[in-house]
Amino acid sequence: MEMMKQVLTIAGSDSGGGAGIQADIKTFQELGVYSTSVITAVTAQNTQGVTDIYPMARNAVEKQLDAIGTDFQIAALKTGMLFQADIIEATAQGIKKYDWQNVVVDPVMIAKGGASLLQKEAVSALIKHLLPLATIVTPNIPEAEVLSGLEIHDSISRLRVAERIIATGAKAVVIKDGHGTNRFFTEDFYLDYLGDSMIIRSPRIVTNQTHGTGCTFSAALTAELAKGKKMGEALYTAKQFIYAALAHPLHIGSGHGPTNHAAYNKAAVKEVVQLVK
Ligand SMILES: Nc1ncnc2c1ncn2[C@@H]1O[C@H](COP(=O)(O)OP(=O)(O)OP(=O)(O)O)[C@@H](O)[C@H]1O
Ligand SMILES: Cc1ncc(CO)c(N)n1
Repeated sequence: MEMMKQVLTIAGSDSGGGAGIQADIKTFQELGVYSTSVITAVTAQNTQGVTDIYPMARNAVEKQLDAIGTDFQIAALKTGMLFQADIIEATAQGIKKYDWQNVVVDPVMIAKGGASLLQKEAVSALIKHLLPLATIVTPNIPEAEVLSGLEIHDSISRLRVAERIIATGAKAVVIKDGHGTNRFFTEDFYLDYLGDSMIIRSPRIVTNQTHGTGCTFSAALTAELAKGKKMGEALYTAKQFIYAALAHPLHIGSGHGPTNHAAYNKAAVKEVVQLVK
């Protein structure tokens, strides 16, 4: 039997279970890959918000990376909440040391309730150390604006922002549209270093059960890349996965509830995503 593909998430713990490491592991399990994890920080968090953050010492992150690197064959990895510059540096060093490929960088900055999950002074470390190692970066609209130093108003400015992000050395970027303004559609915009672009479109679901959408989307993308899927196919599946997770909410907690990670496999999922080249 062929060995199960092994993936890694380097991210923060969400005690509420909807985002961070917990969302990643649930998504990996649903998509049939074996999940390992390096915890960068513990958050005290629920659907209402983040009440505290306990970052790991740099050494603790390095030791976890070495434990993974010396025993597992990592086919793809994602990064999530990294919180501070020294954790970003340790992460970048680990990726280089073990020559890990298929690196999905989710540049997590702010939780839904407004808590900062990345220190301001760590943004430049992210751009300098991690983006050049990225197979793909997956910012939402505000994160893409911070990474590029430009604002997004329309499809032209969005293209400029994507180009700026590619100029950091990332091979590709997908700007996610969860914060977008079109009432009917979400259109995630993809651009790579060869200049190829596409739009990954789905209907917009009216819901406040959106805790962890970004983590779940980037985890699904990571799982598909681990399985050897081409980028377009992997983005398509990731978008179908998050659509199903949003369309079948669990209504857990009293705030921004988690998405339903089991829906993609359990529910009758309509083919709603369109790839537009
Ligand atoms: N209401 C919605 N309906 C359909 N798709 C959505 C909706 N909200 C987000 N998505 C999709 O979910 C994915 C994640 O995008 P989003 O912009 O929400 O990420 P994010 O802001 O990083 O999420 P979070 O910070 O909650 O983890 C994208 O593919 C986006 O298009
Ligand atoms: C731990 C963690 N990572 C990422 C996010 C972003 O959704 C969050 N809320 N919490």
